[in-house]
Amino acid sequence: MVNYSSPAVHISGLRVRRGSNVVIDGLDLELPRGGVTGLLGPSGSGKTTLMRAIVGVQIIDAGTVRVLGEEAGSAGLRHRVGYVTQLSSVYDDLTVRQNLRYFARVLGAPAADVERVIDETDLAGQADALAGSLSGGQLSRASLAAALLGSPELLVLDEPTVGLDPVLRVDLWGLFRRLSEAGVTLLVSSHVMDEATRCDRLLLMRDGAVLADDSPTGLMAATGTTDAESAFLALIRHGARS
Ligand SMILES: Nc1ncnc2c1ncn2[C@@H]1O[C@H](COP(=O)(O)OP(=O)(O)OP(=O)(O)O)[C@@H](O)[C@H]1O
Repeated sequence: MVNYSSPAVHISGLRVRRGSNVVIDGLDLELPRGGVTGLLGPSGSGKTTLMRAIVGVQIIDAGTVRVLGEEAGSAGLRHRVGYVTQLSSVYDDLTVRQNLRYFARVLGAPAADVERVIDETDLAGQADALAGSLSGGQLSRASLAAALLGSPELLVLDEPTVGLDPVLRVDLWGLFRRLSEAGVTLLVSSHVMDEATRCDRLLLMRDGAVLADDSPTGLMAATGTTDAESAFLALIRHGARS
């Protein structure tokens, strides 16, 4: 039975080393269920590392990462967590539909999910096209479609809008909002600060630490700014002074 009283993610004392670098050192974080949380921060600040820890593909040095009430990466979470990395996860030499049928079988997701996710990601027109022939925006949506198989409760999306034109970015954020309204919890990373206002909540990361965890309006009010970029800069300056 799904336990909706547990947070989507609960992290305590997380420490991660990648190569010889300690990337995250003693991070505590709680992500409630529901809504769209934006994970923002400059390149190299640790967003991907944090997401990898949440989906359970990152070896951690210390701490605990609990996801939907279970240990991150546990078998019970296979259907419950969807993850889209920055690299396309589909096979170029298969069509969109063939890719999705394949992933549905691997995941043990219902066969009917294939048409559902094609519909949700607006890929009906490209369903029989080879993935290798898709545009960047279509390819992003195909990877997202694969992550939606099995109806995950938590979707972790690593820079899903990178390289997309403004129209496609708006379309994708519309899809994230629809998924959120259907009850999915989304964690979406970006280093495009203007995407921040589309989120319900923002986590601002720098050097492996969360500098702020607030709503966009709360963050701007707290920093006396009017946009996320200025808020972020104000927080960095504040951090540098204290
Ligand atoms: N495989 C690796 N080996 C060693 N160091 C790594 C490895 N992967 C990442 N790092 C380092 O870990 C730190 C955090 O990287 P991470 O990819 O989590 O940042 P990010 O915020 O997601 O960056 P971006 O926005 O560019 O994707 C960086 O300093 C990076 O150089």
